[in-house]
Amino acid sequence: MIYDLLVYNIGQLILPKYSPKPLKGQEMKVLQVMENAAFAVLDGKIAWYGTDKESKTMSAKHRMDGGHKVVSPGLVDPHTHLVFGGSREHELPMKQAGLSYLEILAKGGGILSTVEATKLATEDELVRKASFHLERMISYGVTTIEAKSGYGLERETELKQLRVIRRLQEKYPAEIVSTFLGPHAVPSCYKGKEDDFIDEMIGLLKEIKQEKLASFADIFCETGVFSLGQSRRYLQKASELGFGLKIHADEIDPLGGAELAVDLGAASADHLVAASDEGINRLSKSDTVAVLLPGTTFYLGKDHYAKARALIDRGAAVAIATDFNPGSCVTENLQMIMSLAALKLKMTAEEIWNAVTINAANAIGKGKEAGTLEIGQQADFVLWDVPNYRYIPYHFGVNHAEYVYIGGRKIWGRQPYG
Ligand SMILES: N=CN[C@@H](CCC(=O)O)C(=O)O
Ligand SMILES: [Zn+2]
Repeated sequence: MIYDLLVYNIGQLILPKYSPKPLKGQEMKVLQVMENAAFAVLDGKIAWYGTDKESKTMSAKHRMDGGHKVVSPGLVDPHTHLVFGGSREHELPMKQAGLSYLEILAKGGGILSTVEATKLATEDELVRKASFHLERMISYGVTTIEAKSGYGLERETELKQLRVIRRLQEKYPAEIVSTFLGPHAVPSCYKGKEDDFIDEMIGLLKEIKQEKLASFADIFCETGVFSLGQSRRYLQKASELGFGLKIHADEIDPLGGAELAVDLGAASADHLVAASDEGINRLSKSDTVAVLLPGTTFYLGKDHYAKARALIDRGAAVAIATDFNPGSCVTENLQMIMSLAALKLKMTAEEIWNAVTINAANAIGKGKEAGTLEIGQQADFVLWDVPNYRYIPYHFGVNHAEYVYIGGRKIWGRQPYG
């Protein structure tokens, strides 16, 4: 057998457990790490892995020295708002003056200001802008990404965002999972008529399904945005139409979004900073993934983070994500989020790696394809320039990726100095 690529002399090969269901509680504490390892790629897929010693007798068209460093599956970012117009640096002084996220939104800023900029941008402009951010995400080792609409709040701009996501999927080898987040904020003309707006968004779901423009439907269930009842009505309809479900739940106030996610069998409940004890217990007994976004808590300048320890210790499945967006978390760097998960969520290194690989994949319906390095799976992997897997959460704010491969092809590499 002559393989296409053999990667040898790997100090640590990270092999999260293959599981089409998310890893829960104690299972998250286990991470298989093979020391002195090697693996081979054929036709873009993982064809073999074993010890470095075994690899010496094997034949391959290309051989790559792992430099005794760390190799992991490509990371999965399961919550991003990748496509938007403009930026919101002008809101930073308002935040510094003490205005809260919801106060800025109520003044017509926040999400609503990005909605204006997204309406004004052409589809080509949005593709160019999102490409810039997507390439940066890939450079940080992310090979599977969820991307939401939600900066249109009306048919034309929502569909424009979803078409941009489709064009990105055609342009890049990274896997992009598309989510319709039409009910992301209440447009000013619908203030006091939120139910009518929900009806309009429900109307859009059918068209999006027919055009295959999104796999998931999502809603921002929050005080001053959409109520629990409105969220239930929208998500139930989305489920009937065959969408997977996601919910921005209990981010600021404990409205019961976590419980609703479990009731409806959602793939994920995201944020959960204010989730109630009951919400945590319900999630712990379910397969709904708690997608935690510590970068957002950090960027909003809050002291209280989602209760990752309670979730994991009571048996829930936890993933982490950037929540990349122009307002509440402006970073494409999932490695930085891994550090925040260690420092602020008190997650162990093993839990963190499971949270950015197999559990993140399961949060977006990709548990069979992404987040692991099983024989026969697409060879999406990262060579990390670090001495061991614990090093990445420890050394924060920089990019540790040396090479990023998708389907066995190098798509990003660090440029050497000079
Ligand atoms: N919380 C609601 N939506 C986004 C923020 C979007 C924005 O501020 O533009 C989030 O997940 O954090
Ligand atoms: Zn979000």
